[in-house]
Amino acid sequence: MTFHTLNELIADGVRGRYVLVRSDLNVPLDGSTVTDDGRIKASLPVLAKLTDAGARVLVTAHLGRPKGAPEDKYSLKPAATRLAELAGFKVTLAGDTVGESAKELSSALQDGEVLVLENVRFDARETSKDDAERGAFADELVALTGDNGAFVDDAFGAVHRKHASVYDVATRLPSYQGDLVRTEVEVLRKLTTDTQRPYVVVLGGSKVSDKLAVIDNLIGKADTILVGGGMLFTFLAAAGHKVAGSLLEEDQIPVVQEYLKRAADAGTEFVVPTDVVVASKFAADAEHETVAADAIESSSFGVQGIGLDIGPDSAAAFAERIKGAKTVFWNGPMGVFEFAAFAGGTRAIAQALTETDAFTVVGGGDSAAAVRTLGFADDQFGHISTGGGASLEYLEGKELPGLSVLDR
Ligand SMILES: Nc1ncnc2c1ncn2[C@@H]1O[C@H](COP(=O)(O)OP(=O)(O)O)[C@@H](O)[C@H]1O
Ligand SMILES: O=C(OP(=O)(O)O)[C@H](O)COP(=O)(O)O
Repeated sequence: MTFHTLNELIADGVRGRYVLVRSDLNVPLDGSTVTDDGRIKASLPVLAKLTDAGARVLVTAHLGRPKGAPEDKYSLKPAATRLAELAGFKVTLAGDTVGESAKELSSALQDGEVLVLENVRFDARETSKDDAERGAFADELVALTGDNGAFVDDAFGAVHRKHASVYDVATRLPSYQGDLVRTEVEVLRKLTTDTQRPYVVVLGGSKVSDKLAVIDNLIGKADTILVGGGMLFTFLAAAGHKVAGSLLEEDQIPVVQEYLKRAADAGTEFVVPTDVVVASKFAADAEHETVAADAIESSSFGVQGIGLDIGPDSAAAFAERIKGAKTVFWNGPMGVFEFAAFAGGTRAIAQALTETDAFTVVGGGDSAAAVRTLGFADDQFGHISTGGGASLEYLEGKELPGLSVLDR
């Protein structure tokens, strides 16, 4: 695939032109405080280049997974406020995405200024499976750019989504690849074309069905898959164990059973935790204890117990595999690292990544946030990617709609 680059757009001249930029500003929040601004910082260079060149920049982005209607807790306000603090240019947030506020503020935008449109997922058409619905929303976004607009996709973390602001706008405007997307793809391409073995993939997090889908194509590609985070309970259930109140995708149990069968023939080893930290409730101050992974319901909390982290034996077994690897890709925290009592597994994996000789990539908004909030520095890892699901889909060789639509 070849792409038109941001530099080409700037060379064409952007002064006074409206440039629609898709950024990934999906940052973790604690109330209205941004707890990790990595994705905002990663989005800055493209916005700075465009504003320096005199463009009128309209930023589209999502935050979380609202249900297609405005909800205060999913407003981009905290992200836009942080962007304004870091930026050397003027940043305003519209009160809506394509409504009166967006129209009014975009028409008043001056050269070198940025207007962030409210969360694109406040409109159900953004994520619709219906091409016409998404197209109609894309038309409204594009209309804000006047008659000489351009589109830059810089949201690496969302290139695996066939959504209006990622995919459909690119079919309607001259479109360019942002620098963040370009550099992320360059690193991942190296990883797929020259994979040093053993290749260990560590999976966790809470987007269980997304990640289970990705495993399908990693079987046969990865030598070892370490299973932590929310998805581990579906693996335990697939082995016939009870998981009490833990996160479980019951309908995925047969899928996991099929993976386990296929993996044995394909030479991929799954390592599933042997111990789990079980909590009395989902809270920072919950009572908790470590139990064998096949005895979750026998904890003091019985059927109410919730598995919120991998246990120390599992963390040690995972660390051993990581230390013997030549390539490690990690997406998804091992537990609810936001609560100190359940951060042990994630910390142990991060520590092992800093101690291995392997080339290490950490991908995902929350995974990147986890390593930083646990006190690790970016330069202790080979690469920290802004995309988790996007990186995984790239690594499994899937076509990414947000990239292929930009292919010239
Ligand atoms: N056992 C678990 N139960 C519930 N949530 C979990 C569990 N383990 C990890 N998580 C949560 O997963 C979230 C991150 O998941 P995800 O979005 O998939 O990762 P990333 O953003 O790195 O791709 C974190 O907020 C963490 O609290
Ligand atoms: O946070 C993101 O992905 P990630 O958790 O895989 O890193 C991206 O912003 C995409 O979000 P989505 O998975 O809700 O489409």
